[in-house]
Amino acid sequence: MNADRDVTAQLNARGDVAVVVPAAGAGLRLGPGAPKALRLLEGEPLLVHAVRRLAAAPSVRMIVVAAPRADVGAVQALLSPVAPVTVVPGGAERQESVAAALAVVPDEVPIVLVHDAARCLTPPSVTERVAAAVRSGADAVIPVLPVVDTIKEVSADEVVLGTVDRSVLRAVQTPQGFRAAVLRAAHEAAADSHTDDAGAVEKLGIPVRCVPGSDLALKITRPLDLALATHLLAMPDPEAPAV
Ligand SMILES: Nc1ccn([C@@H]2O[C@H](COP(=O)(O)OP(=O)(O)OP(=O)(O)O)[C@@H](O)[C@H]2O)c(=O)n1
Ligand SMILES: C[C@](O)(CO)[C@H](O)COP(=O)(O)O
Repeated sequence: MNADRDVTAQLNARGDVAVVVPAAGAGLRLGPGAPKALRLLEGEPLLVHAVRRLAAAPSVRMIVVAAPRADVGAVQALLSPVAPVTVVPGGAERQESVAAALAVVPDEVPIVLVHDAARCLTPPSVTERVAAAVRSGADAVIPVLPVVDTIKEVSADEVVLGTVDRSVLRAVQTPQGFRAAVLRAAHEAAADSHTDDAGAVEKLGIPVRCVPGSDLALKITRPLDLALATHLLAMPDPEAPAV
């Protein structure tokens, strides 16, 4: 499907959120194989799991996926039965993939979330929480978890320099949410690389608000994460409304 035409596809016409999904990474830490977003978890690509959960969030109006350049057509075909999505070619770095997808989000969408395909089990409740925090006035919002390990600062030769106060540290997840104009300004201003989009916003001096993340939003990075995700897949969203 043509990307310009497809960008008008809407999930929920009343939603006010576009989600940009960087999915173009190789997944080197997962070991040899297909690009990470296309690796299988219980028979379905990680990207399918991720998009299905995003599409289930009522706030989401549109989803734009940045796929590996060679796989754009295949990803469009893969996702069409799951949800209406726009697929664009990603870049060599995560932030280039985010920028490529952000470029096709129409100006009239007020809130943009950036969500790693690799965090494919993130429940819709987290997406809704992040979107709600932006809607209620925050320029930038990140889902976080407390740090559970003791953290040491070390020298280049692995000698401990000290113990960091973990009570002021947070492990950061996605989706990260932004007022659309703020995310665009941060990406345009970003002179050097950043590992997450909130990092680029911080460099503009704009406050970034934290909301609770989820254990289900783990990033599949190493083979152990994939094994863990296989078990987590059977777990219900603990925040889903009871039926
Ligand atoms: N050039 C890139 C690199 C990463 N990503 C995406 O950014 C997210 C977070 O990246 P990470 O989990 O670190 O994935 P990889 O870069 O693929 O992992 P690795 O460093 O092990 O190769 C993933 O959904 C990944 O597909 C992307 O869209 N474009
Ligand atoms: C954006 C991110 O998911 C926040 O934790 C993470 O930084 C992306 O992974 P990377 O390994 O830093 O590319």
